[in-house]
Amino acid sequence: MSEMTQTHPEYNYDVVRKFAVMAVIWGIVGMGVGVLIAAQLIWPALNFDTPWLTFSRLRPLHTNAVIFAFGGCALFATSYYVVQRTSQVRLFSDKLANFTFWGWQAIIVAAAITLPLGITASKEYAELEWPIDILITLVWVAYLINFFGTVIIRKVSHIYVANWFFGAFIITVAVLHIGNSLAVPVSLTKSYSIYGGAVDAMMQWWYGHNAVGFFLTAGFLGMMYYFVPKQAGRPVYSYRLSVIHFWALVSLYIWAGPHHLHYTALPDWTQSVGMVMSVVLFVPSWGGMINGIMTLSGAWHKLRSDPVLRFLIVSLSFYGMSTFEGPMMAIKTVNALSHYTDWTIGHVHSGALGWVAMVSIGSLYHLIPVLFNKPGMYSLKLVNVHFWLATVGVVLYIVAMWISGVMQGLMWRAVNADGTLTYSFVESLEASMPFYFIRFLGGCFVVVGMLIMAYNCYKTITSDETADTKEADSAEAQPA
Ligand code: HEM
Ligand code: HEM
Ligand SMILES: [Cu+2]
Repeated sequence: MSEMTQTHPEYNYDVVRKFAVMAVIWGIVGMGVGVLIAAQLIWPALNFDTPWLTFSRLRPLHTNAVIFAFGGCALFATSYYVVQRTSQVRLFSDKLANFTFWGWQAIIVAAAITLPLGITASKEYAELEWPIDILITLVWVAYLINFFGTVIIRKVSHIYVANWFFGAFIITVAVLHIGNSLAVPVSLTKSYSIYGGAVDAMMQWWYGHNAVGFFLTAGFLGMMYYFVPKQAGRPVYSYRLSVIHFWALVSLYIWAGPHHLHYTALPDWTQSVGMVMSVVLFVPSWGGMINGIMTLSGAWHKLRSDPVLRFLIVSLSFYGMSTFEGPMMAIKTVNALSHYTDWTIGHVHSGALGWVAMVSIGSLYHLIPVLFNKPGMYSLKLVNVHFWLATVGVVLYIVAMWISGVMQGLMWRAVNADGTLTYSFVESLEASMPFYFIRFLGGCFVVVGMLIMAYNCYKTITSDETADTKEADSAEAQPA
């Protein structure tokens, strides 16, 4: 299908614009709270003796804000954009699109109010109480109908691979959310899970791990499969590999959840299944990463001049790093050391900051000028400054956590000849402090980068220049 002979249908860019702008704003808020809780771990007085500013309440606010507000808005924006462009058709329903936008923002605001108040279902990454859970379900079903409705009415015969990943992400998150959130309400703000004991724990980590696999991975792989080829001006390295990547990833992720519950009351065999499936998961993860990075073959020189492409490619290296580290940490003997330590936190952020945030930022830098009909970002130099701030920030964060994590693990298990513990817990905490400071510093780098991004986006959106749409379109390489 040729771009040049095809006249574009009127795409719904309005909803994409709104989600894209909110992704930047929620990114600053969520990462800002990350820096605050990182600071609280060094200077506990920063909770100002106020219940709703304590670490325990702000931590879930951080995770919800970065994953669901920042990551969620980035996913909504890119999936709505990609599904229209690659299907050559306007979104199935503008009304549903608007409902998903306002509904999602309402959920975020409800989370930002209830979590600091201490209202929580106490399930990690699913803390929101049942009335908000119902709203999430409604918004998600509207999203599902709108996305697949658009795929169904598409004007091209094939379904581009990015849409497979976005589609799997949308369906699986619906199943996960409903399955894990089933609860008996006792009041407007309190409910109890219908599952009990070890079953509840297994449901929680079936959800938690697949929230990583589908919310934080599959959806962002959809982003990768569209924006990397687009920004590089090259076709995807291998479509065959992308199909294998897709089926292997979606069929393996589901089994790995028990690696979050090693050495617990969960039956031993389920822990072993989780461990083995996690190790196997390394293969499709790296297959996908290689497919993304190799898309640049023959165009490597573009990395030197294009900071947006650099965001995308470096995000893939962090993806590769975290999906090597994850399978390793899933091995029971390694997990015996890493679990409960900052090593887990380092792993989380090499995935979440290095992969999820950087691939989103790269995609948003590609999107913003297109959505607002501008020839490019206001300042590519500032994009470059952001790139370096983000990269240095993430590296400071994860290296600090690796060191403090392994140190904590070793200190906790060290025993004297007479069998007593060599170190008290407080000694290990004291030893962690310098690394908490380095993490805090890394976080500041990342947030300053985000503020620069916001300024750059503002200047781009409000500039008087407009792109000559026709020229911009015909210069675009595939995918459509
Ligand atoms: C400026 C950037 C960031 C900073 C300074 C930061 C800081 C923190 C801190 C201090 C914690 C608590 C660690 C602990 O309990 O010991 C945390 C947890 C977490 N953060 Fe971030 N964060 C940042 C960005 C992000 C982003 C962009 C994401 C996701 C897209 C993310 C996802 C998470 C998750 C999932 C946890 C919970 C980890 C766990 O329970 O193992 N963070 N973050
Ligand atoms: C092949 C891929 C991966 C495997 C096998 C894997 C495995 C693991 C393991 C074993 C843990 C530690 C569990 C524990 O000791 O409590 C963990 C924690 C975690 N991982 Fe991964 N990981 C993978 C990729 C990723 C990616 C790409 C991300 C983020 C985008 C991510 C996000 C997380 C989070 C948020 C946690 C902390 C959960 C919690 O305790 O709150 N993982 N992962
Ligand atoms: Cu997991």
